[in-house]
Amino acid sequence: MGTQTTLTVDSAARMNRLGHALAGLLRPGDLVLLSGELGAGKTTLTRGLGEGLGVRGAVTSPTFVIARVHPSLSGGPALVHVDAYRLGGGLDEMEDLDLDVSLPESVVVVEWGEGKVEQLSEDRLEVRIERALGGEAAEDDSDPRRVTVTGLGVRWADADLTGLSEG
Ligand SMILES: Nc1ncnc2c1ncn2[C@@H]1O[C@H](COP(=O)(O)OP(=O)(O)OP(=O)(O)O)[C@@H](O)[C@H]1O
Ligand SMILES: [Mg+2]
Repeated sequence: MGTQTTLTVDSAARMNRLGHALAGLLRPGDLVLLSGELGAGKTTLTRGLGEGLGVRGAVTSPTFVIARVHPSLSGGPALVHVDAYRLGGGLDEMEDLDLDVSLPESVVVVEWGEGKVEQLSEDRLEVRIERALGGEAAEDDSDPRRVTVTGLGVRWADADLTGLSEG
């Protein structure tokens, strides 16, 4: 059971704005899984999400680390940004990372190599990003993505995702 919405996101700037909108839905303890091929826009979305949460530090690709903690600047939840490509054994391994943060008090965003994260929270928001044009070049500079947001578990059962398509 879940709730789902699909939107078309025309530009990186709009992807950033979608991150802001998503941040408005998130609470401490939430898990967000981002899937999509290389360069799909997972980090771009996470950057907007971090801005929306009001956390310290710009979100970048976590190249040399498995996870990066961005503490809140405003007493809200920290953002824990995880690169699942480097997380071999699934989310359980996160307990062993010795992050200086409480996961139940944080928002955890995982850039997810599909099938890499085996043990998942039942309550999670899955965001799937796909190139909307396949291999074709756009006529203008836009490079649209199709974004499908799915809320799973009781946490998201009654959530209203329709607001994500505005703005
Ligand atoms: N509609 C769009 N949405 C998101 N990003 C876009 C869009 N159009 C163009 N871009 C560009 O595509 C790139 C997306 O890169 P990003 O690092 O966010 O992808 P990623 O999914 O995190 O990749 P990786 O798998 O390497 O982590 C950026 O350079 C961004 O400016
Ligand atoms: Mg990335």
